[in-house]
Amino acid sequence: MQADRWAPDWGAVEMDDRTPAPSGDAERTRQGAAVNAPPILGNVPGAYALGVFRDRHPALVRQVRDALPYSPDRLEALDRLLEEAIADKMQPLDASAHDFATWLTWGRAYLRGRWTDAPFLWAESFFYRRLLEATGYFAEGPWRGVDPFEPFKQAELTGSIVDEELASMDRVAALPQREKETALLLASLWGNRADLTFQITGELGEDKAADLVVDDGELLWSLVHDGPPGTICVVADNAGRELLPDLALIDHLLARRLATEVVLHVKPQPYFVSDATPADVLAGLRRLSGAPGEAGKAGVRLRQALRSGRLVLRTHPFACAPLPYSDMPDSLRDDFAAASLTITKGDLNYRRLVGDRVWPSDTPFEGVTAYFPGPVVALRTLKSDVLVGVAQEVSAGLDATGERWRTTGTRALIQGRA
Ligand SMILES: O=P(O)(O)OC[C@@]1(O)O[C@H](CO)[C@@H](O)[C@@H]1O
Repeated sequence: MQADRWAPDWGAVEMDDRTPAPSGDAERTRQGAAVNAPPILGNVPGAYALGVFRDRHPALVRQVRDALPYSPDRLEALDRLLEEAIADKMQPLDASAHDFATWLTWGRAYLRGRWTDAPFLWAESFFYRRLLEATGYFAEGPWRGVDPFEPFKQAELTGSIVDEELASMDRVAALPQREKETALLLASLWGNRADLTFQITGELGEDKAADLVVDDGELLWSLVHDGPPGTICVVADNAGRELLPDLALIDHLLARRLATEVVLHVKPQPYFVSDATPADVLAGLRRLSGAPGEAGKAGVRLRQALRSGRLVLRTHPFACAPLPYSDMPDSLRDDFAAASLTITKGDLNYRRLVGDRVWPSDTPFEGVTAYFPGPVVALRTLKSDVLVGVAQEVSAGLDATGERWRTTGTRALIQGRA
């Protein structure tokens, strides 16, 4: 096996050594795909990404500041980050950070520049790393390991909406097999709208459009049902109201022996506010197993599946890297290569799967994911501009409605390839 390429140990690196940022790998690995779409940036007037940097990041720092009783040094660090976000001026991590050199490797050309001039995926990811630095998540001291987003996640998980959603599992369990599977899949898909980053600025669209812009649901179930059961990887996105239906789907795959094992990939550290970590999986399982009816039974089965090794939790560090999956290290690639199906959840995973680039919407999904080492299906509500595999007439028709259908989570897709 080759050494991992994504975080080489370059040792001490001078800040003014401006070698190019890692942008070439995607081009090298995507055989046959259009390879010249530029990365999405935040410095385009009116662009969705610009709003994320201008509005959402400052609002988030303020909310994090107020959510926990941080000590004066932490409050000062958060205030400095807030100033940076407002001034659109990025600073590197402190040189003592354990991953200082890694971030230089990933993008020294962007550091000390403007947040909005760096690729959107890169800069957002770095912002979340800087937020953890400000709260002292990796530092020695009392705030080490304290999830700054935990109060938000906790509030969501204990809400009464979750009680209703869990109760609906009784109705789903009584459905005939095919309808049950459709219901589980759609619950997992639309669960992706419950994304706390969106709730920060209240940007979620009001109406859930019934139609999907791409629906490869049949393909997904044929990959599950046809052929002997194998390992299924689920690359999770958000905790709470998204993770619960994901767990219900996973329980179905395991309980019906449609998968020999499920590998659930979650983030090793807090990220993008609501992204699921192992602690969030445990909180979700507690919520499930404490519920009455079918939800409770599923929770008990899933806890048992963790003990028996049929449900495996994976926290690969690449999950928080600012890079597309085309740059994934062999240690992660091997996981996906061994799976009979990988299901990726959410908008950010989609951006990383197809590349966060200004693709024409009719760019073939098969082409941009040709590097992926096995069958893959993305479940995503549309919450940022990137989109592939949709005919120009369809995207132009939706554009003509004037609806902000690409970014408000009102539309969704199930998109995959065998
Ligand atoms: O991956 P998720 O949870 O579906 O969505 C995350 C996300 O909507 O949050 C960002 C804004 O902070 C978007 O750019 C991004 O794609």
